[in-house]
Amino acid sequence: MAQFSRVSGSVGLITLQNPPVNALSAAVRQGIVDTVNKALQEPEVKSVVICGQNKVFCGGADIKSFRGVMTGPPLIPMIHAIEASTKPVVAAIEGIALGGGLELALACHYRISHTKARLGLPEVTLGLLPAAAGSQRLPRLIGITAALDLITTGRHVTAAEALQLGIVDHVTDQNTVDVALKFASSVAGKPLDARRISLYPCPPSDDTDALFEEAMQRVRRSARGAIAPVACVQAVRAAATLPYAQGLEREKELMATLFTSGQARALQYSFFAQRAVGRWSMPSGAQWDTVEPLPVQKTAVIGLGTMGRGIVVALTQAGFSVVAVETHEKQLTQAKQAIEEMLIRGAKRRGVTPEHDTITYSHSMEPVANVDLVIEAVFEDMVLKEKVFQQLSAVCKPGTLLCTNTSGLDIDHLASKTPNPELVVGMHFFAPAHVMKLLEVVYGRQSSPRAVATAMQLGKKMGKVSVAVGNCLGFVGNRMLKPYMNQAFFLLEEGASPELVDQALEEFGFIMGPFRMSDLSGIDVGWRIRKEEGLAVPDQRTGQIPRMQKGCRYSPVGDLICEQGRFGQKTGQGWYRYDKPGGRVARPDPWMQTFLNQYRATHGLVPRRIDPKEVLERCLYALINEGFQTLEEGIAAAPEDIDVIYVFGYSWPQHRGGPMFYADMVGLEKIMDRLEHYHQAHPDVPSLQPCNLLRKLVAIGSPPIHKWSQVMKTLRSQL
Ligand SMILES: CCC[C@H](O)CC(=O)SCCNC(=O)CCNC(=O)[C@H](O)C(C)(C)COP(=O)([O-])OP(=O)([O-])OC[C@H]1O[C@@H](n2cnc3c(N)ncnc32)[C@H](O)[C@@H]1OP(=O)([O-])[O-]
Repeated sequence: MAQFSRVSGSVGLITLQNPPVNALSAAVRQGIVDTVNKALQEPEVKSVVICGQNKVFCGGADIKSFRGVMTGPPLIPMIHAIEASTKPVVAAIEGIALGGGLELALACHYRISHTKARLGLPEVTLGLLPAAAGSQRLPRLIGITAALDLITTGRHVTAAEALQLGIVDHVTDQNTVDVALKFASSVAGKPLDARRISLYPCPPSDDTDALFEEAMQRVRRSARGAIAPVACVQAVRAAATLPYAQGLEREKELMATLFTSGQARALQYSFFAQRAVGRWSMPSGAQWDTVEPLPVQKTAVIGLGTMGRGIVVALTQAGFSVVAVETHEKQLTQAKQAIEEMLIRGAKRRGVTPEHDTITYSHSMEPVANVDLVIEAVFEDMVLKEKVFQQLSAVCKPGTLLCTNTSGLDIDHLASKTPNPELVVGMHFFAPAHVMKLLEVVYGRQSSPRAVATAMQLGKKMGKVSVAVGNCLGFVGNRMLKPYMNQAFFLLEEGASPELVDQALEEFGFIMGPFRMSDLSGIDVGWRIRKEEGLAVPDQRTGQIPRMQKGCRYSPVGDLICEQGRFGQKTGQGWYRYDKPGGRVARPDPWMQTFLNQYRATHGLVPRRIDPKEVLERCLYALINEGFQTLEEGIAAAPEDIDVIYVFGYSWPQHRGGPMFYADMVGLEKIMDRLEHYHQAHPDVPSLQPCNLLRKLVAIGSPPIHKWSQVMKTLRSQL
């Protein structure tokens, strides 16, 4: 809806009303059409201001409505009518002007913004382009290079940057609507042609072809197969090379292709999934809207290795005071320096002053006594963590929340070592912890809902996408990674090379395939865990690590290359070779080919040609199957939880939604058939056997992803 009122006799004020972000729903568009007509028809009205209710200008088109049939007046004619208005129209921008919201503002003759407002054309992040003439107007207003940057990245700009770029005419820290009303009065009756952006020529550039060629290459490099950024470049190119009306036609054509693409569906699903994970629930029925988080101001981080340092930075940047504890003096000094540097770099990037004063460094636990929440981030070793938890239990004030940063250790076990297991939760950060957006909040059997609510809120304040998950080996993310990695190892045994496997998965859209990723994170990490689990241990009789363990196929290739001291990038050799230890550029290593040939010969394995399709199916479907298993067990509460974890923690391409969304797109029946096919060929790999939930979903006709929760409820109630 939109409300019309007349202010000071001669200014028509149109207020968009659709909380929370005044999205341009059919009713809002109708409201704008009606109120603009009214303003034009009323002779007393000499100029117009458009603003949004509750100090929010407009969040753009109503994304929810994209799923259904479009009703109401279309956006483009509405926007053109505003620009064509004979009375000046001023946009009073508070809060946000995003997507269609900014396009609406660009149709106005003047734009006045509050200092705290953010503006942008983020359509690309939803698999779309600014198709209400934004791709044609913005380059005309601010030039091709700046428009390309904004439209292809979708980044939001501050009011100050918007002013500098020329997107807004004036910035104020006063009441924006009042300033706009006054301004609108002052421009009543002035000629408007020079204010109509669609009439502007696109500012020329020295070499348009080269500029677009370079932009296209840059976009293709970072898009990982996403089509919207490419279409955005094409649309801006149309603005630069065609008359406005033809450019608009091109924008429409490109949008039509994007709008119906699976990628747009996936990205819009991902947008809502990110918000859905905030509405967490626990098997007990406790959930986000019924539980009050504990108040947290003072925090502590124990252990200042790579993870601990990142966590200190993230907490400090979020405004918490932090006691940073490291028992080794030398490590403490190094950590202090590294943290200060990270804070300075971060502050520079964000254009603020670094916050060092809120950190207290200590080599003893004493200053932890009065904090509200502790995050233990010592080495991934249960005995060590137990010791730290016992110390914390002795030193912390009653009611302190104890969190452990672990990528998979048993939260219940650790909680059992404290007198208050209800105050223990897992917090699985991803490295680097101050950069990566994902946080798995892991509740144990006894974790209280308040403890979970507090950890989830803390994550939110740290700018993380936090997902609450149940406790099991590897939680959700790493647990699903295991069958994926196993398939990658098995494929090597059967004839693939690390390059072949990586390439197939990188072409799918992962930033790195499993072997390049393993070289980066250190192959020895998994090796140590497997040794602790008793897997990477030679049989006393044969001297070889068995290829069958606990009745399942096991591949020791990763263990064997670690035995050669090849730990990945840090040693300069791993699945690939690097020019030096710490080198970044992975090159195929002939040594690996020889090693794999010998390995296969030793075990009587006849190599065969493996095609990328098999790589994708085996790695991804095994991972998806494990995802269904976590849903079945209630470790993940909903498919959105898994998808958000994979997109934000494991570089699953966002334009493919996430593993569970992808399964829905591929078709559950196909996934099940292919898993059965591979399981028949590899009966010693149980993770290829379709799990119950997947079978059940297929049996009832493969309902779409938003209906799975209902099936899961029924399935759980039958158990
Ligand atoms: C021809 C068309 C061309 C046009 O160019 C296309 C577009 O404009 S494409 C659009 C281009 N625009 C964009 O891409 C902007 C997308 N939006 C955002 O980036 C953030 O929501 C925003 C920054 C606005 C607020 O962040 P925040 O303060 O952290 O708050 P929050 O994020 O939690 O959101 C609160 C609630 O509002 C909901 N909702 C929000 N926006 C929309 C929407 N447009 N629609 C519907 N709903 C929307 C959101 O789902 C959530 O609902 P719930 O049920 O409570 O979970």
